[in-house]
Amino acid sequence: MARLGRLNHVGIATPSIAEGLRLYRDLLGGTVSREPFDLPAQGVRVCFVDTPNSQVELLEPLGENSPILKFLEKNPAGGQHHVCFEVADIHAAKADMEAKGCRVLGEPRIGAHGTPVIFVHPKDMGGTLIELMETPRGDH
Ligand SMILES: CC[C@@H](C(=O)O)C(=O)SCCNC(=O)CCNC(=O)[C@H](O)C(C)(C)COP(=O)(O)OP(=O)(O)OC[C@H]1O[C@@H](n2cnc3c(N)ncnc32)[C@H](O)[C@@H]1OP(=O)(O)O
Ligand SMILES: [Co+2]
Repeated sequence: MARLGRLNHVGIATPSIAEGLRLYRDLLGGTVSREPFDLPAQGVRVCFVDTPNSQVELLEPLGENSPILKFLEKNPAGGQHHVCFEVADIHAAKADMEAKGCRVLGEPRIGAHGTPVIFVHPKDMGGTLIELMETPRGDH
């Protein structure tokens, strides 16, 4: 069962991580916990800004097949792209969501926190793209 766990992060797509940092670090006062790094397997460049109880994940497109390119075409200034919740077991969560009729986008892949993630189609989730992420070991 995909029992909803902790809100891990809110994904914000941006044409430029530098611009995202201007907003979330410089204007809002967030703390950068991970400097920008490339995640070629996911087609994004990523940077994390911490809040006291969660994280903002800044996402810039990486490569011509980046999954956030279309979103940025429709939203050129960027915007909220997905919400990520933790689950105990990613394979159980995938099977559960599919059994409930939701489209899971591909197989589990290693995400920015080093544990497997899946995405559930926004059209099956009331218009919000949902990322489910297996809780890192030791955080249970
Ligand atoms: C850093 C790594 C990792 C982590 O560890 O945290 C990440 O977060 S990676 C984040 C980026 N990766 C992904 O988003 C992978 C999953 N996404 C996809 O498979 C696709 O992007 C998509 C969600 C299936 C959308 O497909 P796409 O081809 O890009 O766009 P369409 O225009 O065909 O979209 C269809 C439909 O859905 C609406 N849509 C698209 N994206 C979103 C969104 N982020 N939030 C809400 N709605 C979205 C889009 O507007 C279309 O609707 P209509 O216009 O009504 O047809
Ligand atoms: Co994410």
